[in-house]
Amino acid sequence: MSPYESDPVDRLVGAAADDADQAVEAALRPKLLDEFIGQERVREQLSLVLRAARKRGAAPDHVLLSGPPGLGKTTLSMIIAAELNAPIRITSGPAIQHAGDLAAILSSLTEGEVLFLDEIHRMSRPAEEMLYMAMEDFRVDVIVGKGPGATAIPLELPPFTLVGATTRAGLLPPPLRDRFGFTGHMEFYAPTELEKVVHRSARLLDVEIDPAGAAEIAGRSRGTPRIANRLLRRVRDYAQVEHDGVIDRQIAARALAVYEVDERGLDRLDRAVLDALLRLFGGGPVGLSTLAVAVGEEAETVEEVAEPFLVREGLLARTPRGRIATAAAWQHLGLAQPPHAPGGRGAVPGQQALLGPEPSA
Ligand SMILES: Nc1ncnc2c1ncn2[C@@H]1O[C@H](COP(=O)(O)OP(=O)(O)OP(=O)(O)O)[C@@H](O)[C@H]1O
Repeated sequence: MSPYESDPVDRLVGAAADDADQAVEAALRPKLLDEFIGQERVREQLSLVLRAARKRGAAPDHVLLSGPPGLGKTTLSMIIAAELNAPIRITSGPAIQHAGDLAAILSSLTEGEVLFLDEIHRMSRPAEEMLYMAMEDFRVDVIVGKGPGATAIPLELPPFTLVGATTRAGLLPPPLRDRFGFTGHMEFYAPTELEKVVHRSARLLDVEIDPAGAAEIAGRSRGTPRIANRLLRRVRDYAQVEHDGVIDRQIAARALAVYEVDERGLDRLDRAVLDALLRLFGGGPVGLSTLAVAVGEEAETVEEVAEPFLVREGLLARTPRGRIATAAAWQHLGLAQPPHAPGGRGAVPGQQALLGPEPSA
């Protein structure tokens, strides 16, 4: 399972959408490519694909969008449809367990329609095989009957554009991957891009925020617009209840301290893991299960929920000998790094090799 998929939805800094997100996300989604912030390369490439298709008056190639949740894959699929002036049908891999489910959707598509298939890597095998033919020849074979008497009835489909989204492009079977004419890899957003997202959402939510307030929220959003929007809504609550509704740096920092999201976007669990690793185990190396017991969590929770972001931030490293903290981790928790801790001045030779390059932060 992908670490992203195990992110609990009730986590303020989790990237998966919860019900409250879904309720507001429709209103916050950029509608056209020009309004979409960041992801320069994907935007530029996609713009070319769409302009060329419009010029030819034909459906564009199928598009695959890969990357972690909350970065805008669904939003981009809707933008593709809007830019093509085409209707969009939205479904997901787990919702298509039988080839018949997919046949029903495909056969009801209209010409030029965009079919958005989220979590495409989680589709069943028979459905996947049906999709190959549909993507390539705009045709499916519908099997009628069972056993030796079963017959395949070919069904012509109108040309359509499939937009597949996945958090795990590597899991897609090559025959499926190869049938996409364009693949866009979504990257985590830079803080300056997230500031723009926050300003834009604040405008749409009719919330007053100054640049420092937006920067404060952006810096804690883990490179993810969905998290930025969620934190903005929590900060808005705080600003309205405790203040005059206007968000500045101080209000944003105070609000997010109440929600235990620190200035780097770590939450209570992330900090507990780091804290135990540093204070109890001197920066490691320590085994995952020991670390998990120390923070009172399941090993899977530590490994799949807390660690991916700590590793990404260069605060923790997974090594064959166990988990170790980096110099940045000591710095982040405001603790002095003992000389013999991994990565410390007096560390045994070779320890730095285990850590990898020093994080720049
Ligand atoms: N580039 C962007 N500019 C502005 N807002 C964005 C951008 N990307 C995403 N968002 C906002 O972030 C939220 C989440 O985006 P979206 O649902 O498209 O992500 P996703 O990658 O499809 O996530 P999932 O994989 O969980 O479905 C939306 O509310 C959208 O408004």
